[in-house]
Amino acid sequence: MYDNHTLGDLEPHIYAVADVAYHAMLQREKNQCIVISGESGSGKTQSTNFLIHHLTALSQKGFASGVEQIILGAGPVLEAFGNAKTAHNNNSSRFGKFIQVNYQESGTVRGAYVEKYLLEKSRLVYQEHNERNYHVFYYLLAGASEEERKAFHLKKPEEYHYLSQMTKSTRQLHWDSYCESEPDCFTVEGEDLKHDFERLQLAMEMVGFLPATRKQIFCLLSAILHLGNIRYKRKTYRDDSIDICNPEVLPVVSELLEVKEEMLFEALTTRKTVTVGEKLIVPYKLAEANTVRDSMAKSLYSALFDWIVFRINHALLNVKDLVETTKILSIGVLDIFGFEDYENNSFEQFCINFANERLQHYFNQHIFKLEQEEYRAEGISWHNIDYIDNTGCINLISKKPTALFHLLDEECNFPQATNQTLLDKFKRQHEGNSYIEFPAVMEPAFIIRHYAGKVKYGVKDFREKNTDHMRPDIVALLKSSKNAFICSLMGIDPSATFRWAVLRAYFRALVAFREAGKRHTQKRTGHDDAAPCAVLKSVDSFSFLQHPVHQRSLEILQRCKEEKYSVTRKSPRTPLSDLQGSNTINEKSPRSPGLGWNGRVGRQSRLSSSSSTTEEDGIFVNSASSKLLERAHDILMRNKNYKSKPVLPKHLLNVKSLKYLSNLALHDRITKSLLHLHKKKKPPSISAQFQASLNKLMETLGQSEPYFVKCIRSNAEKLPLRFNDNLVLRQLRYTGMLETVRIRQSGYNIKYSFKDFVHHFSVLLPEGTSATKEGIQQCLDQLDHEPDGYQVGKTMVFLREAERQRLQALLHGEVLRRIVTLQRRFRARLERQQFVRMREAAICIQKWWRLYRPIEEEEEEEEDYDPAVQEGAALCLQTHWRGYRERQRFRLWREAALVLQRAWRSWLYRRCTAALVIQTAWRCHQAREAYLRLYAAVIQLQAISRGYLARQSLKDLREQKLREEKEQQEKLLQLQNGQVSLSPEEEEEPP
Ligand SMILES: Nc1ncnc2c1ncn2[C@@H]1O[C@H](COP(=O)(O)OP(=O)(O)OP(=O)(O)O)[C@@H](O)[C@H]1O
Repeated sequence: MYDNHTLGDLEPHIYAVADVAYHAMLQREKNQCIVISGESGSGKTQSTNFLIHHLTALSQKGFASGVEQIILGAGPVLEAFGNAKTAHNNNSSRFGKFIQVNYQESGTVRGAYVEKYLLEKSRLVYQEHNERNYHVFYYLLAGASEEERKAFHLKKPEEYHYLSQMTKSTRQLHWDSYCESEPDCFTVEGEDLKHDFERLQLAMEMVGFLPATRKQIFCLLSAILHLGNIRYKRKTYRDDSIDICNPEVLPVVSELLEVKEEMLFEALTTRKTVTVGEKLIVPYKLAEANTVRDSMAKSLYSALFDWIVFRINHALLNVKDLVETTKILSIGVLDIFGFEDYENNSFEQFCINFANERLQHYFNQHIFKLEQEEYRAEGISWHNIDYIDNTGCINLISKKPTALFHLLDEECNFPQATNQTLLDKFKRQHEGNSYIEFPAVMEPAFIIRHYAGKVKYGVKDFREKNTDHMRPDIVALLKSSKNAFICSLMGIDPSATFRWAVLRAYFRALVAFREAGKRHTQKRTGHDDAAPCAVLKSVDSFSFLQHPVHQRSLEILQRCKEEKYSVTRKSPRTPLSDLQGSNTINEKSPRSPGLGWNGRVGRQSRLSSSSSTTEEDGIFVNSASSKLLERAHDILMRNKNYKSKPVLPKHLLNVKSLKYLSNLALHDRITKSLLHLHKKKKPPSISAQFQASLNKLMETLGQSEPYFVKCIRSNAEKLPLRFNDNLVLRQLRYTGMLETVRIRQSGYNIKYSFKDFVHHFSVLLPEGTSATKEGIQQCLDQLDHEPDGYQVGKTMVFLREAERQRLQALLHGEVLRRIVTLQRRFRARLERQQFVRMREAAICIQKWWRLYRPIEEEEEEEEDYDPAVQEGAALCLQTHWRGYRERQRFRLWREAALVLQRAWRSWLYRRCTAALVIQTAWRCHQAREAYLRLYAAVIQLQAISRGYLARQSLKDLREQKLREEKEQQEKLLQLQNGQVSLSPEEEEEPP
């Protein structure tokens, strides 16, 4: 619909925004960002989903590639874990997110990065009336198979304290009687929880969570729910020490978390402190114990959410991001929690509304402040448009040193301080500030005048929520878990955790191999009392088929198969996966969860500590997916041509990528700091970290070209097709939309530097127009335009949108006119050429005709008209004409032949040269070979002759020696016989 139309021509559409941002990014090579804002329930998340879907669709050629599928799959996963039903919205995002889609220069998606902001943790342990906990709990409880229910010890939602607080009579209700109360909103109208669970599993698979990892996650969720069911009681009336009312829950939690039951009991009921070198164990008071339990649950869930975001980011990471330093083009989409004003507002609403204030400020800056300042600086005539500037409110909340956040941090550092002293401090410091009020009645609350209206915040739990740290005893307990997944959640540095995991896996593999070896020898020697099949199975599990590469490819295989079973379903809440059309996998899995590949109940359904330790993070071999592997084996063995490719799957962790991602999320240490209690330095408060992440967000937005999408809630009753005029008008007013429309109408939103203007409209301007104020002013005056449609500043030309469109239309018309003129000239030239050739031919014919005519006339005088003569003349004409055509053809042929000859000769020349080079090289090679052979022969000959000579001389020497010995013996014999006598010299010298 928007093809060949500029934004603004037609009705606004979210796809058009995505389209404009995408093309602007490619044309201007600049990062773009789309900021979506609005009240809770106004449609920000839906718009984000539409945008992301369209942004990925724009870049892909056909079927969604891996990274696009992961981007699309990430939405439902994040929504399941981070969204919940609230009073304003059945699918309210309880965290903020900034999705940055990275592109290659060609415009194809290269990767993405998801940044999350402040998950609302308090929702996990407490929900207001008519609200719900995070969706994933309800999905799990409704969708888990019988096998899984048993393995995870799942109950009904109403049997969990953390899920059953939104009962009708919730405010009067005591925990002891919660089971008898009537639940009123475990399901939302039109919701199919079972189907949602299946879809969640599929989305998790799409983003690379293996079945074993999914199981770990669900197991942890169940542990959190059971943890919430732990109830305390005082041991005696006089004593402060406490006990657990329902100790039967402890073994379940300890089994699910794989920690020792005694340690869990100790951590939940007592505190260990060290005073003057002595370790003290102090029992918790009743209220403290409840806080510790809830804090443990919240921190576990928050760590899990962070881990999920981290793993999604890892799957979305492009290998090139790690090595390349080249600039990436990107489009960021910001979907942050909407402005909130509930009956009871607390610390979370305070942070959320502060984030909205910052975004509104960013919007004001771009639309009003910077714009009007530029007009002033350029010296153009302009009547200022007033807008609601919220700088004062932002300063009140965050400006150092006396802003509310800083006072809150100060009070968190005083052990004696309370929330009441905090409120007193607020009063003392800001009494008289127009942005803050205090209720007349003695109510522990304060009221902030936000840009969107006044909101009353209760100070209850402000300090606790700002420093919501988990106790070191609890951290130590969870770190002692045998389950590597739980340990990894508690790890501060993912790369360090990964290194440990590798080390642990190495030693486990070593031990396993040794054991296998021992059993094998025992078997051979006949002492086979141990179960050999277990060994065989464990050895088998190291087979090449079970490498994650194959697991991944088989998962893809399975998905391709499952595409046939597409299921469409209408729901009032339509998450991303439902909007993906044919490009994404939006299918209902034919196998029920817990079933193996062949439909049989999978072994993996059983929970075992041994399997969980080897299955951590999906890094290592995964015995839980053995059914999948059996199936893999079948498929691969059937395909005889199968060759394993040495390609590693993208989602495999490595230290480099982990470090890269941890650095990216360095500012967001909210969960980590909760666990990081042993360091001397105090971790930053939640508000400080939230401000840091908002500052980083503003920095990112500042480096991009922004687009603003303002969502408007049409009614407060969550009803379709209902339009509440007053509600809509209120939103239009406070978001500054009316002023925005005015500034867009009367402002000059199109700006060109003089140089750019002359370059862009050079076709319309007279030749030699200089890029100066006077030159441009003169040209624009000549162009006969509306005088208030444009203004020429000191360095820039300012145009209204209507004026730009008029100029653009003129430019378009002029360019078209010139194109037509050029076409006309070319056509005339071609026609003329043809005409000249024809005329030459005619002249030639005439010449020959005239030569022929006198002869004919002479003959005519001699004899009367003869048809044979006419025929001869025609033949003559034809002959000449053919001759002329043949000559033309001959010329063409000759030229072609010449070109061919030239090419042939050059080819021959090149071939000859190549042959000569080869011959020379070959001869050189042969000569060298011959020389080497000769040289070797000479050396051999020399060696032989030297050997011969040496042997000869040795022989001579030996013969001479023998001769001498013989002579001596003969002489001796003669001497003995007296045949000879010794000479006087010989007598002196004995022989
Ligand atoms: N374009 C749309 N078409 C149909 N329904 C929509 C659309 N946008 C929003 N809705 C309806 O409004 C509900 C609220 O939308 P959404 O969850 O996007 O609000 P939100 O602004 O993100 O709220 P929050 O800030 O609480 O997360 C959706 O569940 C859906 O029912």
